Amino acid sequence: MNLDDIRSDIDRIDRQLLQLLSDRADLVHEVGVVKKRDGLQIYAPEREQALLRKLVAMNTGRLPEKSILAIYREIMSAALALEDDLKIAYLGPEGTWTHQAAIKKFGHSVAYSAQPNFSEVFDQVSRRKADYGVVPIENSTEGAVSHTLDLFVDSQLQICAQILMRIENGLMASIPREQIRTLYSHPQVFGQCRNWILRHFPEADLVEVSSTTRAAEIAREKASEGAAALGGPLAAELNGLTLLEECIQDRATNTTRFLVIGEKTCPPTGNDRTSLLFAIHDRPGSLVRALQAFEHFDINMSKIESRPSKRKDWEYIFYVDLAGHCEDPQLRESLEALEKHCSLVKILGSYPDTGE
Ligand SMILES: O=C(O)C(=O)C[C@]1(C(=O)O)C=C[C@@H](O)C=C1
Repeated sequence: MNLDDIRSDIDRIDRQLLQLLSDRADLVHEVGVVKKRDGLQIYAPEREQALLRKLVAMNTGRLPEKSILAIYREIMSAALALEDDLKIAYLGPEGTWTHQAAIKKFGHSVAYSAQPNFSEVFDQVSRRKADYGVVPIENSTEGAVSHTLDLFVDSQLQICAQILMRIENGLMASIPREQIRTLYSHPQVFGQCRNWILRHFPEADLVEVSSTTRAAEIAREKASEGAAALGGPLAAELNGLTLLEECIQDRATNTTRFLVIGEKTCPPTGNDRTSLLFAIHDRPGSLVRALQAFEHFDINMSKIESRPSKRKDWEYIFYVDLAGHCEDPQLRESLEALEKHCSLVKILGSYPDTGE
């Protein structure tokens, strides 16, 4: 076969693909009409999860799983945009890791709205100026993002999905390495690169800023003062900076877990995670008894954090993640048992326990 023949076969298949995609779009439009009529959520993470799992299992061709997932991410992104003018709020400016996580989840067809801090992301969704928000919750090297945890206390928003994203930070500047005097970045990124900084820039001043993209902007603006930034390659590219060194995080597998927040949580998928917060009575053994509620019903607790309650000194709020969905009978029973030992229990949401 010659190249022209192969290409004309590809053209024929593309025509068929386009026709099939248009047919799919017609059906998606109908789904949108039904959802609006019945007051259902446009974004359906449980359906996306089931669809992706089925497609990956069905695939017997040459395309790797990663490519199937990427292609379908964009097909479903187009679908979301057809069903409604979806807007996703994230910690900006453009190019932050949170922005990249949001795109990983919602694709390129929906609208995005950059916010200056995490509270604004919550606020935009609460005031319905955005449909969903994306916020980081924890990093595998540096741990919890405490500000996000704190925001859940007074918010009515629910978690509806999670995004796992490998974070590979780099050193970026528009000046040579020898001229660097000050490093700018988000505090989480400084924590993820602590050993590298001590080894390579023990004398540098570290300045915390609101995001990695903001750090890159400052590295561009203050180059003559010896400024450089730590962050992702997209932030470097958007600010015309050179990546002087890549993958500087202390652990190669450095991963951040982000949450999608919205008005409603997600229905069960069979592989779910539930996040909640609770406060205990100030009595001996309260915490042990609270946690025994999970053990008693054979519920696996994958994480626990504590934060000051900010209402009374030395009073804490505990955040836990459990395997299962809050509609599962066993998990429901364990939550009823938990309530007996707590002055406050608040379910933050149940959502698919996957990174896709
Ligand atoms: O099935 C739905 O609920 C749809 O809205 C369609 C669709 C899709 O393209 O398959 C799009 C977005 C949803 O998040 C899930 C699935």
